[in-house]
Amino acid sequence: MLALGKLLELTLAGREPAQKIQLTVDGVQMRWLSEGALEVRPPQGKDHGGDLLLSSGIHGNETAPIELLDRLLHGIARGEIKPRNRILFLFGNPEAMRRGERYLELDVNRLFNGRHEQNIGPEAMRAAELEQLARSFFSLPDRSRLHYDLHTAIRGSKIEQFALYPWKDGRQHSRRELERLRAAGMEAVLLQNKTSITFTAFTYEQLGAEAFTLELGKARPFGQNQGVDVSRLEARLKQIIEGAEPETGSLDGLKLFAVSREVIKHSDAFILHLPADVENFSELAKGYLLAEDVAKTRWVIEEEGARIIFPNPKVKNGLRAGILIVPTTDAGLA
Ligand SMILES: O=C(O)CCC(=O)N[C@@H](CCC(=O)O)C(=O)O
Ligand SMILES: [Zn+2]
Repeated sequence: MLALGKLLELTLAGREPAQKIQLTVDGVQMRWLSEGALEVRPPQGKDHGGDLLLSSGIHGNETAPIELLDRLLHGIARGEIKPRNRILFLFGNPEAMRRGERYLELDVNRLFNGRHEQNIGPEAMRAAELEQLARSFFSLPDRSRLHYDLHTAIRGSKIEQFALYPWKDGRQHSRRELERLRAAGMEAVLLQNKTSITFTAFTYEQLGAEAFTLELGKARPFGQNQGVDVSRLEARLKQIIEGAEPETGSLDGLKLFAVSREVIKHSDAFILHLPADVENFSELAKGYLLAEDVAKTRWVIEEEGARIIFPNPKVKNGLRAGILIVPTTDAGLA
């Protein structure tokens, strides 16, 4: 296998490859760009015109998605997967990956769309670098742009695999992309309705990509991801890479949700009234007191069919401590 196929090994060892560009026997070019960043180009004359950004390790302890990208890269480097589209592989937070932690000082996935400029330290610099790598990758005209940022969640979930779809004023969510996600095994999609500071919000809002955060199961250490079944996603990614995707044409039971409210933690007095082991997508009854914060702030459930995802009272003040979501329909899709 070509040495550049071992991007994960290089990244975990903190090593730079001696040779930055390598070609497979089929003429696929692999180019190391920076720590945890590798671009793949199809052979000349075999490019179908798509640009696919695959990122993982934005949270260093979310290893199933890292292992998935590692397998795809090995397949390409061995000539078993034959790319017909350009791909950028990114491991988001190498130092956190080496330590097996979500982040060191700052959550990288809260540092996009200008936020890294208001912060200092290695993670702010990394977010700036990731923005630059993505901007440069998606700079070629007249090509389709797709970004999947792969994650696993802190807690268990009543719906195991789901996507979060960013929002931009004046842009409609795409039915075709949701069909593709359904075919990739996603059971639900959360349609955002405001701007955000995540990586996919950046590539969606500023670079014109179709972009999704994919949640694939519960976060576990390297080598312990037998319980995370990414087989459908993996098969679909291979098809996208090889330009050999079958038509789908159906949402096929995909559940759609909209954000009702983001629960923001304002102070150290924030209390979340949920058990520590509550699962994502747990339903909350009307009238339930969800959280309390400084100055008698109270979060009481008013929505019919409300559910909670990503509840986390330990986030830094000013950040999202959970998202209240409600069921929605496909009426607004383009
Ligand atoms: O389990 C959790 O609480 C968080 C899992 C995770 O990392 N989710 C992403 C979602 C990003 C998005 O909103 O698109 C995150 O919180 O960064
Ligand atoms: Zn994550």
